[in-house]
Amino acid sequence: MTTVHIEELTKKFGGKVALDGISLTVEEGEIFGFVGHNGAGKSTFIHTITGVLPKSSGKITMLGEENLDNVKDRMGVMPDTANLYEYMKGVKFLKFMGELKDDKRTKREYVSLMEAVGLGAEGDKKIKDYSFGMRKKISIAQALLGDPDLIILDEPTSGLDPESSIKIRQLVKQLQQEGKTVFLTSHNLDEIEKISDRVGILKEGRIEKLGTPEELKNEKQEKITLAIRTTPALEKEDVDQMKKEVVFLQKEGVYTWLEVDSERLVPDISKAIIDSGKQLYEITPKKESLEDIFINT
Ligand SMILES: Nc1ncnc2c1ncn2[C@@H]1O[C@H](COP(=O)(O)OP(=O)(O)OP(=O)(O)O)[C@@H](O)[C@H]1O
Repeated sequence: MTTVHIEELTKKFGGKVALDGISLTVEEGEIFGFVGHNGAGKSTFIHTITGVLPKSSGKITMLGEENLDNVKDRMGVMPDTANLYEYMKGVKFLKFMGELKDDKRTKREYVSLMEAVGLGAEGDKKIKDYSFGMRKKISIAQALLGDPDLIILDEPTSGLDPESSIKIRQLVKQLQQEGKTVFLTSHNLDEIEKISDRVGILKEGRIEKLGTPEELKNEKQEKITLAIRTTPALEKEDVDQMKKEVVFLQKEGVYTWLEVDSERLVPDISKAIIDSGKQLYEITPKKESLEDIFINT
């Protein structure tokens, strides 16, 4: 079943086009990640698909419903700016918000939820004394109240320390195992790559690229750089004698860098090196990271 179905969604603020005809589907049980630079439109997209902001045009269908009021209680949202009750203690706050959402958890289970987001020891502290990261974590916990089918998290790990980010990633994976659909955003491609089944790269309100992390990498995989270590070092003249598809890039220290269209050329290159009498120690393909794709988009 399709959980999120968006067609040609446009959002304008006066003359400024923040979302420019976005079409996207997210399937039930999928973890979908949106990445984009500051101002790309990630938060506006979340605000619009959750009904916080009115759309300018397009069609939004969430959990099979065009009328978002009918499915609001099946969505859990962690917004970019959290609205927390500063003078409430952490667990009390969750319990209070949970009761508003008809959450059936026991006191003990609210404590477990705090533990799941990495706030196990902070439940009795007032929210006003929470750090930025702790506020983020309790906002994530708040998005899980009421057992929603679709969980939408705006930058859940930005500003968290690595250990906390890992914990949140584990939690998101566990939510998926429970059958939930998760839509999240991040600036951090590394994060998105580790966690998402599919990724959309958002730029100036448009989806520039869409696919699995692997697909996005392969799409840009026209050229592969090889770092080759031999003794003596491989010179440009040696490379010029190889197949014409093998291009000399540069020599740097003990490495010579070549560019090829495909890894299929690696056996030919190693044979040519061995036949020339040089000692071959290493051929390392340098595949483009998702980060590089993002930067080049
Ligand atoms: N209420 C608003 N009024 C006018 N312009 C807005 C409003 N909200 C967002 N924008 C503009 O819409 C564009 C998209 O902003 P948005 O906050 O959605 O980006 P973002 O990808 O979430 O960025 P960030 O990572 O910085 O949060 C930006 O150019 C922003 O200035």
